[in-house]
Order: sequence, then structure tokens, then C-alpha cells
Amino acid sequence: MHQSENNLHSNIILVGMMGTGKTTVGTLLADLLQYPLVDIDAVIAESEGMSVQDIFASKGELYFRELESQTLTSVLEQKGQIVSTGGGSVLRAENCDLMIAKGLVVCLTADIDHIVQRVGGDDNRPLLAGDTYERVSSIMEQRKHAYQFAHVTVDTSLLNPDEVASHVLTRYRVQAF
Ligand SMILES: Nc1ncnc2c1ncn2[C@@H]1O[C@H](COP(=O)(O)OP(=O)(O)O)[C@@H](O)[C@H]1O
Ligand SMILES: O=C(O)C1=C[C@@H](OP(=O)(O)O)[C@@H](O)[C@H](O)C1
Ligand SMILES: [Mg+2]
Repeated sequence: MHQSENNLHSNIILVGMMGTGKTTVGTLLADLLQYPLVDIDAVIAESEGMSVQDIFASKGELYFRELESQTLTSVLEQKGQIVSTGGGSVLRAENCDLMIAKGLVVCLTADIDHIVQRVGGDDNRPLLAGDTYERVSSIMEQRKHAYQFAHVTVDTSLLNPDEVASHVLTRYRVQAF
């Protein structure tokens, strides 16, 4: 089979910092390609019967990270999906290795001011509790190399979600990976 035909059945896996638009753009891509959308956070929340925020509060981050790795592993057994990950899914090298092997990994980025603008006032992200600017800035610094493994990076700062989805789709159609 020609490489590009083969690629068209691969997963698109969105990674990136909180607030870069993985969940939003994933929904748009799923609609454009008529692929199922799998948002890893939503799958975990559904299976645990509680929000990500409540899982962190009642069972802790390590418990969440274990579920995140397990969910990613089982979801990526399938092809032809849009997979929106949580921003911390890249913290384990084995998750990154798996994602690279199972689809086109697209990292969404945005500058700090845009991220703070997008997530400020939203209390569903436990790691951002407190001073949002300080929290985002510190996590971005901790993870500054963690997203570099992606095949493609799209800076969303000055794009609306439709424009981001369109960029990703173009890369998906042309990228040899
Ligand atoms: N390109 C964009 N421009 C402006 N706002 C955006 C963009 N992408 C996402 N948003 C908004 O930012 C917030 C966080 O988006 P979300 O998709 O939940 O990000 P993530 O899943 O990466 O944390 C939402 O309110 C969403 O509407
Ligand atoms: O970056 C992170 O560590 C997290 C990102 C969140 O998802 P989004 O990136 O979709 O906000 C969610 O998985 C959890 O709050 C932890
Ligand atoms: Mg999300």
C-alpha cells in the first residue's frame, strides 16, 4: 500500500499543555474526518464515575497517571481515531513511545498569556489551582522538553480552533511518518 493511503487510517493523537485546545480541536477533527473522538480524560472520568478534578482530590495524581497510561494503551489498540490526551500524558516515556508508534502525534502549543486567558477561571484543572499565571508558567518550564517528541507542532496562539483543525488535517494528509 502507498504510504499516504496507509497514513489515512492512522490515529491523530493530540498532545500539549493544558489550554492549547486538544479537546476542542479533537472534536472538530473528528467531525471533519468522521473518525471517532476519544478524549482520554473523558474516558477516565466516565470509567471512574467522577471528574478528573475529583479523582485528583480523592485518589491522588499517581492514581490518575496509572489510569491515564492504561487508558492510552487500550485506546491505541484501535486505528482511525482522534485521540485528545491530557497535557500530562507525556510525563511517562512509555506513553510517548506508544503514541509515536500508533499515530501522527500533533503537539498544540500556545504562549503563556493565551493559555492563561483560556483556562483562567476554569476550576476543572487541579494542577492549576491557585495563581493561574504562576502555575502555568511553572508547569510549562517543567515540561519544556516533554512535547518535543511529537511529529508536528502547531502554535495555536493566533489561530481559532477551526484554523488549528485545518492545519492539523493538512499535515495529516501530507505527512510521511
Ligand atoms: N485556538 C483557540 N483559540 C481560542 N480559544 C481556544 C482555542 N482552543 C481552545 N480554546 C478554548 O480554550 C479552552 C481550553 O480548551 P481545551 O480544548 O479544553 O484545551 P485542552 O484540552 O488542551 O486543555 C476552552 O474554553 C476552549 O474553548
Ligand atoms: O497537564 C496535565 O497534567 C493535566 C491536563 C488535563 O487535561 P487537559 O490538558 O486536556 O487540560 C488533565 O488530564 C489533568 O487535569 C492533568
Ligand atoms: Mg482536554
